Amino acid sequence: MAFTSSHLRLYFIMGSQDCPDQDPIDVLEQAIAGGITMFQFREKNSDLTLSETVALGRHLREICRQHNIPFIVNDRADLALILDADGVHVGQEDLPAREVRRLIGPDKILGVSAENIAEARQAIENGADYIGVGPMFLTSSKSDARFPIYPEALQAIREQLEEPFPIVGIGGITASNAHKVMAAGADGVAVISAITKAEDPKRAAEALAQAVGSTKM
Ligand SMILES: C=C1C=NC(C(F)(F)F)=NC1=N
Ligand SMILES: [Mg+2]
Repeated sequence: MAFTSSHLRLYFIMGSQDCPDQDPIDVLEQAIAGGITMFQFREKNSDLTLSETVALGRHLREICRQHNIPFIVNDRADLALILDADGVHVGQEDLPAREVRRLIGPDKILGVSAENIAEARQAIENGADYIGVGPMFLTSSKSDARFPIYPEALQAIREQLEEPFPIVGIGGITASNAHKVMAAGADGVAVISAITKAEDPKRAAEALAQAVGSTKM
């Protein structure tokens, strides 16, 4: 899958732990219908076994393939290869980005979390295709999230990078604050609960796509 920064516009992240009362498969289908542009499968503190994780991943992977949506796996490069994912996302305490790039090869998408310009530069140096910057605001989806760094931190990275580079903001983003992340220079927003906790995930994705789209840079 050829990656461009436009894929980051509405980046939906979900695992079974985010859908205690619904079927993750239904939620993904509704999110795609609502206009998400990229998907990350992120099993975290999940009560699925690894074999159940592979089975769910295969199903979600096929749905993304049908709709030509990039399918990214969080943390686990082995799971990404097993699922023939389009890429992997790793944080600063996960498998080293340089090693993951060597494992997945040059044609898969590599995303890396960054909180500041040093981590951003390091990620680019290690072969990242995009960086995820956050947490933008208080988040309920990441139990070990650090303090919010707010859109100003994303703007500082954007201003210090020598070249344009794909940046997605993440952390507590909703349809009402997404414009702040875009105005700070993000190519898009990554969300979990804004969609998984919505009464109507399709409508929630549409509202987010509208909020992001309305602040075209
Ligand atoms: C911790 C994370 C930070 N950023 C991102 C993304 F939005 F994809 F960049 N995904 C994560 N799992
Ligand atoms: Mg991680």
